Amino acid sequence: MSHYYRLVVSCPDRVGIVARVSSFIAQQGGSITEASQHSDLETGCFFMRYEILADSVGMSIEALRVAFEPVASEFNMQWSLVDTQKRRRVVLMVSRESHCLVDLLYRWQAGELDCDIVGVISNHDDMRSLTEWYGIPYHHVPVDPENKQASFAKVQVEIDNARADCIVLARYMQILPPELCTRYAGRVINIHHSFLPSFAGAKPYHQAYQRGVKLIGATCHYVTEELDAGPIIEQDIHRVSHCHTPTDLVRFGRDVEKAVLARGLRWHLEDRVLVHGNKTVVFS
Ligand SMILES: Nc1nc2c(c(=O)[nH]1)N[C@@H](CN(C=O)c1ccc(C(=O)N[C@@H](CCC(=O)O)C(=O)O)cc1)CN2
Repeated sequence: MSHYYRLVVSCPDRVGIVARVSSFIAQQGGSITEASQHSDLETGCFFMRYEILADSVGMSIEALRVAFEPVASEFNMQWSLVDTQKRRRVVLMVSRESHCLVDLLYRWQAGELDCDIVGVISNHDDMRSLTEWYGIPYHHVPVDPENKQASFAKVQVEIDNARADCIVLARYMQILPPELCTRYAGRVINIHHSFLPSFAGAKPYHQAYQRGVKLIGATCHYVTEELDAGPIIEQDIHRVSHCHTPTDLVRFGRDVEKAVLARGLRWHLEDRVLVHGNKTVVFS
């Protein structure tokens, strides 16, 4: 697999950003293999994502960061410059529904997800054998309804011991406390089993069935303190009818959830998702 340096930028929009950044890269001998940009005319914000062949740049990524700093300052940029060879460390969290966990583990082993899955945390022990078959550490952290603070303190210990860059709630059915939402802001991804903002919260398929909807869906979003209200990364839908039962909706929904979560995680790992307020810019 080729080796890239990946530059992601957000800054106040003005003329000359693309010219300045692309000429900077050219001055370093850099070959840009992928370039994406977006101007949000409503907010006056500019977003950019460049992939640069690492071997084309005659310096280390540390040196390139130092060299880019004056350009970033000139345009008041928020930016990151990463080496794609440095794989992200991902922790998965699950409860009793296995389909998203199984799907992500398969895709990871098949090489679809460029990351290291370094642990699975669950409030139940059901997924231990499946996880350990993949050679991944499993951490059973029950959630005590009478002392959730202590339970989630243990979750935090496991996440930090794993040195996780990203945490994926793969149908983890506990609400993360504000402390964890703050600590891991922008790094926790959830799959909600409805087409948000419809049917947030628990049992969305049963809510959808009672409402008589003709479309169900799934939403991959960043986790925030407010339940199922974080910036949306990816969504998809499936058509249903009056013939279908709640069990049918759950079965159809599982396929949508798996696909949506996998796309959302892959885009996050590839730095294709830029958060802008409570929305996202996705360079998919
Ligand atoms: N802080 C956040 N935590 C979580 C979010 C989020 O957006 N912010 N998303 C949920 C996922 N979720 C739906 O996708 C969800 C999970 C759990 C519940 C819920 O009511 N849980 C109950 C306990 C249920 C049980 O014990 O089986 C609770 O936590 O009291 C609603 C929606 C993941 N976490």
